[in-house]
Amino acid sequence: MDTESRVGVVVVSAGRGTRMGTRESKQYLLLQNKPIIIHTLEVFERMPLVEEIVLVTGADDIDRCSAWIAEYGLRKVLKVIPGGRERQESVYKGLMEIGTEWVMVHDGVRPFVEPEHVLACCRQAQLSGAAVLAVKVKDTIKQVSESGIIEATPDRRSLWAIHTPQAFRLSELKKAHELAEADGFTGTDDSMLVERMGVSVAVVEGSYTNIKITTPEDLAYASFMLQHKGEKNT
Ligand SMILES: Nc1ccn([C@@H]2O[C@H](COP(=O)(O)OP(=O)(O)OP(=O)(O)O)[C@@H](O)[C@H]2O)c(=O)n1
Ligand SMILES: C[C@](O)(CO)[C@H](O)COP(=O)(O)O
Repeated sequence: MDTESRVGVVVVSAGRGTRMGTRESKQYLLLQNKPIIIHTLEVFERMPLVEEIVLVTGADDIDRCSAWIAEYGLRKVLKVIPGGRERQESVYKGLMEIGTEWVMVHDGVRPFVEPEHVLACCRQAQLSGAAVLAVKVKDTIKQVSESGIIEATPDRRSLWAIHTPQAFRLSELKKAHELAEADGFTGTDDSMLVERMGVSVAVVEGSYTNIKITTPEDLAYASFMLQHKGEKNT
């Protein structure tokens, strides 16, 4: 197996950011004067492993995203295309534009992913078939009924919070999406679609800083993180 083969990346950025509650979609908010989506794309642009990037965005955002890509010199972003109503549909549309054997899917609102973790996730997928970045949960997790009563306390040692990127063989992920579509199944991540085909997906330990910017308090943390990164690099 050629573990050095380069990969394509689908960055999904077509969500509305309803939980953030801002007029502007959260992925286009500025952090240190730069749109969050550009911070995310820059991580992958700088990685030699990455051959091509497809950015999936809102139909009305294609022009401004394309302008930013030119402005920030993101040469690996080969296509900017419109997404769908659900994340799953946006991912599938992105997959249709990828030309590499291996693909990683990443949320546009996870700008703090560490390149070394991206590399580890991709290498693991190329070794064992499929892999996702994740962290061990820190809290005790309860399963709670609709009426608010605790039903179960799963053993925390087996619980992980799943992040992106998630890495797969392109043909397998496409097949998983097509099967899910045919069955009317919607998952909250890509791994779920592959898991339901009986494929083993490996978990690669990432970092707690790989947050998905989702709600307003995440922005304060994101600003802090960027400042901290800037200080480290000076
Ligand atoms: N139809 C959709 C929905 C989501 N996403 C993307 O999937 C990633 C993870 O989704 P999430 O954080 O849930 O984003 P939103 O759907 O925008 O947020 P919300 O659920 O609060 O509306 C984001 O980068 C988002 O832009 C997408 O490309 N297409
Ligand atoms: C894919 C994901 O980021 C893994 O944590 C997450 O599941 C996206 O979920 P959301 O429902 O779009 O927030």
